[in-house]
This record gives sequence, C-alpha cells and structure tokens, in this order.
Amino acid sequence: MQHDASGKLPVMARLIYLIGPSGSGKDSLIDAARGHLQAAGVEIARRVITRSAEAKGEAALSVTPEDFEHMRSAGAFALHWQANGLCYGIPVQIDTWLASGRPVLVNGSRGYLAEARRRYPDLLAVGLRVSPEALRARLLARGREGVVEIEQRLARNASVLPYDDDVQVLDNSADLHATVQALLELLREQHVL
Ligand SMILES: Nc1ncnc2c1ncn2[C@@H]1O[C@H](COP(=O)(O)OP(=O)(O)O)[C@@H](O)[C@H]1O
Ligand SMILES: O=P(O)(O)OC[C@H]1O[C@H](OP(=O)(O)OP(=O)(O)O)[C@H](O)[C@@H]1O
Repeated sequence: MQHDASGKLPVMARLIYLIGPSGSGKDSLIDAARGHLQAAGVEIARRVITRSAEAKGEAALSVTPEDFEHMRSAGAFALHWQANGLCYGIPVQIDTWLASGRPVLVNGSRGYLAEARRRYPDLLAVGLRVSPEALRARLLARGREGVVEIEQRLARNASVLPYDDDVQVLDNSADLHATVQALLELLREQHVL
C-alpha cells in the first residue's frame, strides 16, 4: 500500500485493467498469479456475468439478465459492459479497495477500455498477445463455448482496436509461468507492487 508524504494517509491505488482476445489467457494468468498478487496486497475483482453457472472454468458470479439489471440500476457496478452476447459487471467494492490504497486487478474488455479510462484515468492497461492460430486452438481446447461462439469470438478481434501505446503488452504465447513473472515485473516497474 502507498501512503502520502506524511506516511499516514493511504493514496488512491491503481486499477490494473487486464485485456486481451478471448483465449489469450486472462483468466489463466489471474489464477496463476493470484497467490503472488494477494501476498503483495493486490485485490482481484470477481466479475458478475450473465453466463450460465454451468459454464466451465468460470470463477465469476453468474446471474440472470434480470438480476444483472437490478444490480446495475442499484449502483452495484463500478464498471459494466456488454460483449459476446453477455453482460459483465465489476463490483463497486473495488472503489473502497482503491481508496484504501489497495491496487485492484480486473479482467477487462478491450471494447470498454476508453470508458474505463474515463472513469479511472490512472488505470494501468495490460494487454495479452497470442498468435491467431494459438487462440483458436486454445478456445477449442478450453471447450467452454461451442464452435459457432468460438468463431464469433475470433471474429470480434477484427473489430476491436489494436492496442495503443499506453497499453503494456505481455506475450502469452509461451509458458504461462513466464507470463506470470512478466506481469509481476511490470507491476514492480510501474510501482504498483
Ligand atoms: N501460456 C499458455 N500456454 C498454453 N495454454 C494456455 C496458456 N495460457 C492459457 N492457456 C489455455 O488457453 C485457454 C484459454 O485461456 P483463458 O485463461 O480461459 O483465456 P481468456 O480468459 O483470455 O479467455 C485455457 O484452456 C488455458 O488453459
Ligand atoms: O472487448 P473484449 O476484449 O473482446 O472483451 C469482451 C469480454 O470478453 C472477456 O470475457 P469472457 O470471460 O466472457 O471471455 P474470455 O474468457 O473468452 O476472454 C472480457 O473479460 C470481456 O468481458
């Protein structure tokens, strides 16, 4: 946690906004880095998603579209967006964490990056990169979506803007543990850890 010049008051911490194509490894990276990040005082936001609870490999909270809309209108989300036919929300609790000086990592959306930056001008955008061939193979191997949905997710990549210079790019084509180390190194360089 960072403090002001007096060393007493916590300073608003940074939001770490992890983005990347579907299948690039955002969830895997978060899971593999979770222990290191939590030990370093980084909170990891749990997404709320209108995805069925049966969906495999999902650490998020699954809700119905009606429940999502109730939560949204009640102000439950600090950030929320729609993509892939789903609604995604980041709980407003992250603002309490940030205000108390604890950095927060979220699994974000490339399509929502501009709005997220408007809300959190100081956010650190971290973008994963993987070759198109590896993406397709990983999505098929993950097996969470059917072939049609996988093709839609791959097609989405063509319509999303490429990373700008303010996105810190990490390559996740090779070993996941190397990407974990690269993320931790980046967070140290950026004075988040
Ligand atoms: N570095 C890696 N090497 C090999 N497979 C990986 C790597 N990172 C992730 N994967 C695999 O790729 C698939 C997609 O990863 P996932 O974390 O679900 O991506 P995302 O959350 O970005 O959609 C998963 O089956 C995961 O096990
Ligand atoms: O604008 P984009 O960058 O395309 O992102 C769209 C959404 O896809 C990801 O979620 P989800 O867990 O549904 O997909 P993924 O695990 O396949 O990336 C990501 O967290 C966004 O919520």
